[in-house]
Amino acid sequence: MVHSAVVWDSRLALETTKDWNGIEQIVLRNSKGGSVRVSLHGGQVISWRNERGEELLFTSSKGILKHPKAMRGGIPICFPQFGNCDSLEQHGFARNKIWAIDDDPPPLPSTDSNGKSFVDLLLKPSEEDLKFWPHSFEFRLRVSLGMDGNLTLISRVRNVNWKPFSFSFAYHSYLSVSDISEVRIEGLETMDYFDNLCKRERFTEQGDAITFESEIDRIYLSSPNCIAVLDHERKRTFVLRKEGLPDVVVWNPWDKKSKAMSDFGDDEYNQMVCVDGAAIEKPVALKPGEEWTGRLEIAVVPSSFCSEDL
Ligand SMILES: O=P(O)(O)OC[C@H]1O[C@H](O)[C@H](O)[C@@H](O)[C@@H]1O
Repeated sequence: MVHSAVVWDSRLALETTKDWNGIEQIVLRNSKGGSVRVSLHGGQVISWRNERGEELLFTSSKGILKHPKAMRGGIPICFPQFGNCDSLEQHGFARNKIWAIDDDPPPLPSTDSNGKSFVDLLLKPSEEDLKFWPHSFEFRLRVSLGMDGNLTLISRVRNVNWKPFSFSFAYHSYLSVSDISEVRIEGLETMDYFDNLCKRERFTEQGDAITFESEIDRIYLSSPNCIAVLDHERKRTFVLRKEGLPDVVVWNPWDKKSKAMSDFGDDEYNQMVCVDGAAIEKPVALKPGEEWTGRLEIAVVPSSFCSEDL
């Protein structure tokens, strides 16, 4: 069901539309003019705009959603794996499935509802999915837009099987930036990381911040729960706060790799950076009946925001 804050007319707060494949999209709005667009394809947030109508997430100009492939950009949900570790498709099947609107989700704390516009989605495995990943689960996703313009994603995965299973997970968040050379990520100093460009070898971050001069594809392990992505040119900072998500993926494909990807526009690698809240190094293990929650909140603040405020 789609909900909105009682403080203003709920009929204005949401809208459902269909994309060119006939797949439903839900638009959440707040009273200040901010909006979030969510596709039932993958439960993927495909747009997040501030009160001035500026897009905060990157989507590739060539990344038109061609069902069943996820759109390049927004926030694809990587589940039940991140990467391509076993026989499952890269980053798991959740991003390529059609999710349902969940009319009767189990309650969340009132702080996750009050003053927010939100939608609850649900994914259950199909017979086909069970052939590749034989575990019955219910995946509930709440996407919400606060009055402050913050975007929050809350994932709840429940084991409804009779045997345990484990999975890895990421909110693969494509943040829109002015120019990748203007970007600096703070909060990951001294952290260990797996370098996907060096066969997942483990290294320790030496710099006092991450900056970009070539492709970066890393998984920072057991990182702090607050990360800042500073965009000097736009004079704004994305602040990511995460819970239940120990790891952080940082990815920019740079020139050569993005050119090899048919759904990346020329030089568009410049305009994005993926900074994901994730659970990868230690897969989440669930016994029958158990539930896991992974929460990511993204705020945008002026660049005068100081990393010591983290
Ligand atoms: O092309 P995709 O399957 O969406 O993956 C895009 C990227 O996702 C992650 O960041 C991986 O670490 C990268 O190695 C991969 O290239």
